[in-house]
Amino acid sequence: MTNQSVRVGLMGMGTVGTGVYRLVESHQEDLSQQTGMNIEIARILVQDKEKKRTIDVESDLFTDDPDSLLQDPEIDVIVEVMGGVERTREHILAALQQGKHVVTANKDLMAVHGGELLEEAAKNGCDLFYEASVAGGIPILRALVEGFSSDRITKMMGIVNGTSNYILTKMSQEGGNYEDVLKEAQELGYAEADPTADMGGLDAARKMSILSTLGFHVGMNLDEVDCNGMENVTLEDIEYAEQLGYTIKLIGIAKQDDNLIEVSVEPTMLKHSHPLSSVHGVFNAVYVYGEAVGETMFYGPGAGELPTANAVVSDLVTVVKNMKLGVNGRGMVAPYKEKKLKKDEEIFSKYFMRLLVDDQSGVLAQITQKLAGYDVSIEQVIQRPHHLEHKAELIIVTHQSSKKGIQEVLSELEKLEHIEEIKSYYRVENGD
Ligand SMILES: NC(=O)C1=CN([C@@H]2O[C@H](COP(=O)(O)OP(=O)(O)OC[C@H]3O[C@@H](n4cnc5c(N)ncnc54)[C@H](OP(=O)(O)O)[C@@H]3O)[C@@H](O)[C@H]2O)C=CC1
Ligand SMILES: N[C@@H](CC=O)C(=O)O
Repeated sequence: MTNQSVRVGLMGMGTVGTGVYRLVESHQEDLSQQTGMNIEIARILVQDKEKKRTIDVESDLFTDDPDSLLQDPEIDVIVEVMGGVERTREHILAALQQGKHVVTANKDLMAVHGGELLEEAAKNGCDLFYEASVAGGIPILRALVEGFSSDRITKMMGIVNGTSNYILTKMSQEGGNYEDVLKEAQELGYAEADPTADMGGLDAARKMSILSTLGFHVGMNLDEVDCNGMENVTLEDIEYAEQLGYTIKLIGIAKQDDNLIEVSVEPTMLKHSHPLSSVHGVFNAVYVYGEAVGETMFYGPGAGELPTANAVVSDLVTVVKNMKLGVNGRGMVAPYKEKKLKKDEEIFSKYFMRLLVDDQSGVLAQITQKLAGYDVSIEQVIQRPHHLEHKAELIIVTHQSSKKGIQEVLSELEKLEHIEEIKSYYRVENGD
């Protein structure tokens, strides 16, 4: 008996689409053994049909007309790897309304319209999977939804953007120049079409919002993620951090204490002993703490052609297995918990600050007194001479302090007569 075919409409043939095509073609035999069906890429949507591709694909497969995939009754599954938000949302809604299953790598879309699209999928008995949207090749979404279904997650911490981690790694290990390293990351296919989303933390914020929705069972909105990028991290900060035993990483943190949630993305100083501090280059890692299981960590490549394609094609395999069993669109659980967000006075961390001050006695006492007014106390302080005459640099690491207290204290310090400049400040995580 010959296997039935599943026909796939591939939207996009860039970095990820090329990987998807390669895997489906080269693993055809394995995929059909696992699913009992032949997976056939029946049509490919691109912008420019004449563009030279890096692999040989029959030219007849290419189209620039989305309807030739969306309206074709013979196409069973849409794999969306073209990016974009509003127009892509419409395409995916149209696909689901036609009863087509959808696999997407698009976190920009899922972070904003995920709730609506998943509802539409359920309404039409369709699968909508998006494993590749968070941490590229790491199967973290399936782990959260299935592997942690009986646990209660209280903390997730992650390096979830490969491009920014690649840049920070090159800066700290080789002293690389920011612009040159970004260009390299773009050439390697890691960066977004608009790389400001990678540098500015927005890409990581989208992923943290997806992780929080699935991990905490609440409908997390993207604008509820407090987001700061890594564009202002300097080689000087990296060197200071190293001297104090820290590494600077762009970290997403999602915590749930007593049903109160905080989610943020920001450049953070991690103690060298912290497991995330040794995640380098394009690698990502997501640390998940479950009340029952305790500490776990998921590690792997966060971007790039084949790692991301592996996540996409694995979703496709699940869709096809579900088709074979006739169970598509079942088993997806919508957020069911009430969401309560922490206020800034309820969010606690240690902080690092680097200040340029007048080099005279009494400055530190003045600063210590100001900090005490906001319940911020000093754990460690280092004073270094500065090349400017009569100036010094003060490096301060605080004890656990509220985010509100730190924000207020920073704006007060700016006003002090003997403080020339607040050079930088970072959240500090020791892993304790
Ligand atoms: N790159 C990565 O490592 C990862 C990417 N992702 C996500 O995967 C998706 C794809 O990323 P990536 O492969 O890097 O993107 P690319 O820019 O490399 O490729 C985009 C593809 O989509 C096509 N395309 C774009 N817009 C349109 C349009 N309006 N109509 C028709 N075709 C269009 C392009 O056509 P043409 O070739 O003719 O220009 C191209 O083939 C994005 O959502 C991204 O965020 C997720 C995880 C990792
Ligand atoms: N630009 C993203 C790609 C994967 O999501 C990244 O660098 O992580």
